[in-house]
Amino acid sequence: MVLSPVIGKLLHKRVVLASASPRRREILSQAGLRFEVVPSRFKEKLDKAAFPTPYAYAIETAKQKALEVASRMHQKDLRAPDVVIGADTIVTIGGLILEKPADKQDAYRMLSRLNGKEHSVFTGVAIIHCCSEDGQLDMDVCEFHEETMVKFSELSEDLLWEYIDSGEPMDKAGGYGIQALGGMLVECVRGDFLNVVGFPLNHFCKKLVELYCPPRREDVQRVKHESIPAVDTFEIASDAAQGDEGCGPSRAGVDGHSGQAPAGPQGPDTNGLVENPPPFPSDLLDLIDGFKASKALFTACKLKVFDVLKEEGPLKAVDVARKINASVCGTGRLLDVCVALGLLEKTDTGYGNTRLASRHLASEGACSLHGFVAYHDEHAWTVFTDLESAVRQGPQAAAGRPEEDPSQSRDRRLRFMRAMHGLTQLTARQVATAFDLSRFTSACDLGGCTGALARELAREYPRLKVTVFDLPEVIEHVSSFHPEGWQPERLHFVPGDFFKDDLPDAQLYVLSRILHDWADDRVHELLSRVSRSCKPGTFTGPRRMMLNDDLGPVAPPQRVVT
Ligand SMILES: Cc1cn([C@H]2C[C@H](O)[C@@H](COP(=O)(O)OP(=O)(O)OP(=O)(O)O)O2)c(=O)[nH]c1=O
Repeated sequence: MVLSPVIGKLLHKRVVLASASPRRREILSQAGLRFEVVPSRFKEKLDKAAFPTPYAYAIETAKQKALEVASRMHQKDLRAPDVVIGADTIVTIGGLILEKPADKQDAYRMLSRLNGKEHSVFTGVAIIHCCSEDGQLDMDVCEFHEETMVKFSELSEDLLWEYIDSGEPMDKAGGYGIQALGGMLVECVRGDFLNVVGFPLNHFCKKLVELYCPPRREDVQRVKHESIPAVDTFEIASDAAQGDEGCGPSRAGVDGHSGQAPAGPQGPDTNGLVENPPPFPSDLLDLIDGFKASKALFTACKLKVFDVLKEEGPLKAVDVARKINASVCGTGRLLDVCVALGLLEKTDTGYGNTRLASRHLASEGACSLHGFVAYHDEHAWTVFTDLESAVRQGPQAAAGRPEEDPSQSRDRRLRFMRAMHGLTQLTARQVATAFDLSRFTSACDLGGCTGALARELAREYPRLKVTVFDLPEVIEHVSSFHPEGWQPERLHFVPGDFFKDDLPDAQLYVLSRILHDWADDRVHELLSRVSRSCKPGTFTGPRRMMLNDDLGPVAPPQRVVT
C-alpha cells in the first residue's frame, strides 16, 4: 500500500492529535502527517468492568480523549478542527488491564506479572470528524483497535529493579517501553510493533483508505443473492399512495430498474465452459442516468424539501406534500428518490434529512450549497440543454442570443453570487491553508465576489490585509451576504474591472475560479496584468505570489512565484 496518498487526504485538513504521548507524535509526524498536538484532559477512569472486552475499554477511552479535545476547542473559538485523533494503549494479561504504573512498586507488580509470559497490547484509536455549524458541533466518530502479542523472557529480580530504577516504565502502559531499554525484556513480538509503542499506523492508514478512498463499485464483490434481505416494494415502503389515486403501479426505483445487475451469459457455452461475462458497465449507466439524479436533487431543493424536514422532520409524505404545496403522489416519489440517492432517511415515523442534506441542502447555514444547487438548476441546466447547438455552431450561438433585460441580469447575478458564496464558504479554509501564506502582509482576491475566501484568509493570517476586487455591480450586493453591521478587520472591497482598471497593489494575487471562465487569449491578458502589477521581489523582502484554485478544492492550488 502506498501511504503518502492516504496521509495526503488529511493534508488540507486541520488535524489535531489529542495526546501527550511523544511516541504517537513521532510516529504520525514520521508518516508525513501535519497536525497540532492538544493533549486531552479526559481522566482515564472509566469502569473497566463495564466493558465486555479490554479493547472496548481502550477504544472508549481513546474516543473520550478525542471528544474532550474537540469540544474544548469548539467551545474556545467556536471552531473545532476538522479531524481529532485520540488513542489509548493498554497491556492485558490473564484478563487484567495494566495501564501506567502509579509508582515503582506498581511497576514491579506489573513487570513480575508479565515476566516469562506472553501478553496482549491493545491500542484503541478514535478518528473524529468535526463540523461546526451555526455554533453547533457535529462529530462523526470512526474507531478501531489493534492487538499485538508480546512475549517477555524470564527475567531476574535484579534486572527488573534495574529497569524500574531507570525511570523508563513510569509513563508507559504495562510499565515498559519496547522501543527503548524495555526492548531488552522482550523475546518476541507478533503483530504491529508500532501498536505497542502507542499507535497502530498501518491500521490507521487502512482506515483512512476506507474513509477517503472507498473502493470503486465494480471492485466490490457482489453480494450473494440469498443474503440480500427482503425489502418492501416502492408502494409498500412509501406512504405516498395514501389518499392519492393516480400513482399507477409500484416500481422498484426511479426508472423501473429492478436493482439487480442483468444476468450474464446464460449458462455454459457449447463446449460446456462458462464464459466470463464482460464487466458490467455501471459507470456508463450512471453517466446515462446522472441527469435524473441531478434534477431530482435540484427539484427537492427548489421545493424546500430539505428545509421543511430540517425544521420539522421526520414527516410522512402526505405532510411534506402539504407543506411544499405539491401532490402527495409526486412528493412521495420524489422523497423515495432522495432516499435512494442518500439524501433522506426513511423510518417508520416518516422521512428525515440525512446529516449531509441538513448541512448542505437546506437553504440556511454556513455550509449550505442551496444557492449553488439553484444556480445549476436555473442556469447551468439551460445552458447544457443547448450543448449540442453550442458544439455545432460554436460560441457565436451563445453570442446571438437576445440581450437579457437588466432586472433579469440582476437576478441572475445575485443567483450566481449566492452559488459562489456557498461553494467558497465550503472550500475557503482548504484554499487558505493549502500553503503557508504567513509571510505575506497584503493580498488581493481578484473576482473575489462576496469576500468569503478573503474573510478566511484574513482570519487565518493575522498580519494579512485583503482586498477584494470585483465588478461594481457585484460589490454593490456584498453586504446582503454577511450579517448586518459586518465590518471585517483587514478586509476591504474595491470595485473595478480586472481587464480595464489598475489592479490594487498586493504581494499576493488570488484568482479563485476565475481563469476557467475565459478563452486562452483573455487568460493571457489577465495574467499579464497581474504580472505587471507585481513589483520585482528581492531576496530579503517578501516575494510575490499568485494563487489559483481553479483546479477545485481537493487538487492542490497552482502556484506561480514571480
Ligand atoms: C507498552 C508500551 C507503551 N508505551 C506508551 C504508549 C503510550 O504513550 C503509553 C500508554 O498511555 P496512554 O494512556 O495510551 O497514552 P499517554 O498517557 O502517553 O498519552 P495520552 O493519554 O495523552 O494520549 O504507553 C510505550 O511507549 N511503549 C511500550 O512498549
